[in-house]
Amino acid sequence: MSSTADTLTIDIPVIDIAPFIANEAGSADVVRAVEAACRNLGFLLVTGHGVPKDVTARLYDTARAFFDEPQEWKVGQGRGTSEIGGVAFSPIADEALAATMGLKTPGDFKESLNYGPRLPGDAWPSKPSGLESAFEDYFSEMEILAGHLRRIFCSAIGLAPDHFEKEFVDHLSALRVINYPEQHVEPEPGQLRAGVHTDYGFMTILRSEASQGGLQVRNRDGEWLDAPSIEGAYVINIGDAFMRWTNDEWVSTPHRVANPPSGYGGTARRQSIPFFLNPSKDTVIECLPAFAGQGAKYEPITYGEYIKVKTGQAFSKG
Ligand SMILES: O=C(O)CCC(=O)C(=O)O
Ligand SMILES: [Fe+2]
Repeated sequence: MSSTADTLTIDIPVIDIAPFIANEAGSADVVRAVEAACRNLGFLLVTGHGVPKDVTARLYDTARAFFDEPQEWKVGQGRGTSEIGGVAFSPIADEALAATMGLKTPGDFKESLNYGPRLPGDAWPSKPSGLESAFEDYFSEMEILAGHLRRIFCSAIGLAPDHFEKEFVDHLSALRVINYPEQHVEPEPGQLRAGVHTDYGFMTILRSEASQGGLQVRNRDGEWLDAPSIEGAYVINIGDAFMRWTNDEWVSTPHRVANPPSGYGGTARRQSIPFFLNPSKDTVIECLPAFAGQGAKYEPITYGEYIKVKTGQAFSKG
């Protein structure tokens, strides 16, 4: 389970979206390629996205400096829920993502910093300097990229390009930097870096990192596949809310982060940066007419109601 040796590396499509962003010839090919990937696997890699390297590097580096601080200091940081737009720190084993799939496992072997302009957090730590602005600047870049991707989705489905925009005026998106520490002791039975789960929202834009013990994706046949990590490319995956909007035709695929194989423990630190693109609280998730041919599979639900159930499961201590 923890080894990557028994899994295959998938052919996740790598799609250059620059022609779509620039509205050039080739735009329609981008849309078709994205649609095919979202229907088949629910995962793709994008290049030509326009996110500046230095904004990404600054967030990666400042967050790393935070994670390098002693545990005793870190656990006192970002633990409240008092400030909207503050930061929240989640220490090792705080969250067990597999609980969202009804599985009982030890907490995930990871720690994370979490931020969203409309999400609760606490005061930003006094060090490292520049942490808050690094999060804000990267968040703004993700909003721009998410806008391009939403328009690609609309184009694929035959919707007006701005179809979803009103749902994202007050969006509840979350930016998270995750540190998967070196594993000097064997993890507990059933403990992974991140347990199997699907993401909850519209889509996730992930800055992955190649390492021993990385992202794995379960395809529609139930096989676990190692997701490739390409420097400078973003991994995009569909979330549950969008899967419901499409009546399950676009797939929110289960994924997990494997442990490094024994022996790699001390050299296998990994840091990833997911941006969870979530609609506003009152957005009604309801089968889109284009997918309603055989009847809607799910009752409409607001995003606020859906997310409450999922986060309650992931952080429950029962
Ligand atoms: O770290 C990764 O590569 C993926 C993390 C993830 O799937 C999540 O936090 O939802
Ligand atoms: Fe995920």
